[in-house]
Amino acid sequence: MAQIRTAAGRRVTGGAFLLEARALVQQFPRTGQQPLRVLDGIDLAVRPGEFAAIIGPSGSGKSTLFNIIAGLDRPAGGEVRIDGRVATGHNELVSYMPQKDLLFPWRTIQDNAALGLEVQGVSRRAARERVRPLFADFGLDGFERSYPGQLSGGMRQRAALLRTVAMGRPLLLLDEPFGALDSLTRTQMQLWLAGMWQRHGWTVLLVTHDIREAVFLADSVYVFTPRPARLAARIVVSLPRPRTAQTFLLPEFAAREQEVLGALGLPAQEPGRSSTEAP
Ligand SMILES: Nc1ncnc2c1ncn2[C@@H]1O[C@H](COP(=O)(O)OP(=O)(O)OP(=O)(O)O)[C@@H](O)[C@H]1O
Repeated sequence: MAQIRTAAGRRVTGGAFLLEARALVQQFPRTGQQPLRVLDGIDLAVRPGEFAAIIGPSGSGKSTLFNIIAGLDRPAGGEVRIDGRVATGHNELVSYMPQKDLLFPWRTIQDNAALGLEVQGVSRRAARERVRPLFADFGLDGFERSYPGQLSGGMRQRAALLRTVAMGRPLLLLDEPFGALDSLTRTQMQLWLAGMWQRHGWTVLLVTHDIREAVFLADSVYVFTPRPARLAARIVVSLPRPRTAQTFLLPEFAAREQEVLGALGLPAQEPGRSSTEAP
């Protein structure tokens, strides 16, 4: 198969799916009890350049799934394929921004951003050179030498995302990147991320509790049942791109939101009311 270069610069084979999960099962041992089954046969298929979102109740197993895809944990059953190859451990094509991707308060923003590359063995100087051109796009120009405590919440999340993207890996796993932000900042970040995705051609798998966020950003939304997680629905969102503040006003936007609510087993909302978090 021909090799193609992703926006992030890595070579992938150009198969139909960059990420596939097939019949994924995970369970954790419990003393004196049956193991806790968390994932119960999850199937996912994400195309190169696709924005996919996962939404599901708290504790349903979304972070567990990310830990498996990122190679931090092994599944009890099923398999993950990345770029067509069965993934069993740390994968050079995956960059993971966990729920609590804390910046080190004693490092400047540029040194926080460079950290992922340094861990990969790039010298601090070379890593700084690599991350510097990204600062403007991430709205952090002029803050390279600031410390995390001097930045707003939204800026800190953009810095953490910059660190993830700077790894130059084609598949980004984002676990509730905006969960802790106030609603106005979160909306601004969603608009910004939609623009960045459009420009950079990333492949993204996003976990969120925010139905509005999932529908606004994604091409497809995977809805999980409560634990043990199964797939309640895969909802295709064919809202026009680029997505902007106007997107929120489209009738199809409201229709897809209602569809996700329905798949989560939640009552439909009156038109015009802003939505909502998965429980
Ligand atoms: N290493 C582990 N050992 C034992 N149990 C675990 C482990 N990791 C996760 N769990 C359990 O698996 C379940 C799913 O956890 P997980 O963090 O994946 O859920 P989640 O859907 O990401 O939740 P949230 O939306 O609240 O972040 C929880 O009941 C959790 O306690």
